[in-house]
Amino acid sequence: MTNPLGLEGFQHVYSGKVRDLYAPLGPDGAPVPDRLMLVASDRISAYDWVLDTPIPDKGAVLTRLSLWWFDQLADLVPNHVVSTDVPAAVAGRAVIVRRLEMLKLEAIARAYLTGGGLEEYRAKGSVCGVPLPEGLEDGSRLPEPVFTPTTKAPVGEHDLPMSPAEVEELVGADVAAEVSRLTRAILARGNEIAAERGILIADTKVEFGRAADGSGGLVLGDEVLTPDSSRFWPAAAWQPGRSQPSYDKQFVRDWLTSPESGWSRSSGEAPPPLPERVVEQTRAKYVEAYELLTGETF
Ligand SMILES: C[C@H](c1ccccc1)n1cc(-c2ncnc(N)c2C#N)cn1
Repeated sequence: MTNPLGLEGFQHVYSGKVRDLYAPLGPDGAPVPDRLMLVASDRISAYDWVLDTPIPDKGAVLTRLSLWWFDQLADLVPNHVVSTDVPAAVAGRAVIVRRLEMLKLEAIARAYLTGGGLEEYRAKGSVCGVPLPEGLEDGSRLPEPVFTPTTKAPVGEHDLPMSPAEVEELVGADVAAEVSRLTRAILARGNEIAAERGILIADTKVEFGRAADGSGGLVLGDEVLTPDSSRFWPAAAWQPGRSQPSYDKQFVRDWLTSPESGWSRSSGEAPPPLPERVVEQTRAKYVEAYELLTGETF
């Protein structure tokens, strides 16, 4: 398996759109059984494309934000974080984690109605089998966070909504109930903290696993409550009844859909490189979100 970052002592396991997974190697050259390393890149995705232009420090900012959220949520749920003792090449944007048996579902909760949840609501008056009040619009706040899990689709395919029965069939009734409870509680806690700081978290995707030896309960894996795993909206601009501006990606979206980019979403062609000003504006939004939420300086 190639080692894209040339990390001595690590085996490349998987590359997602914006993050990569590595296995630490032991002195015998074999992967250490119960450890992985998650590496956050500076890559950014928009309109289902991974853009050519990196956003400097995005990986480091989102790693630090996720670590901060794991601490804020530690009373709610244990997590997989072991340490930030990582190679210099990825210092600040990588985390050593416990290797878990990951549940094969995307645990999504929604506090505001938009995107796929809005489409389903408009068709059925419910999302993932949960009836919702009438008259909700794009961006409406939901009475309480709703659990809207999906499958983990193979690369290149779309995740599909799962009904409560399908989740129970996959993981059993007790684990299904706990995943729903925890996912909704994580989003509720996230919004309690974020709303005071001018950010609305419309929805979020988390991943749970269990210890490989089957001991203990659910462990929160992956990243948590970052702008990559969640929709971040500026609270001051919230206006139900229209598409909400993205806290972190609006500069990218606006430029890509402007005549200046020369690009069309319907072209099927890859987006052009971003101008430096859009890169800098976007970097600044990630840093701003981190500093507002954590009270720390990046
Ligand atoms: C999709 C996601 C991913 C994250 C980062 C980069 C690429 C993929 N992923 C996470 C695991 C995983 N497997 C076992 N134990 C764990 N603690 C984790 C975690 N987190 C497998 N895939």
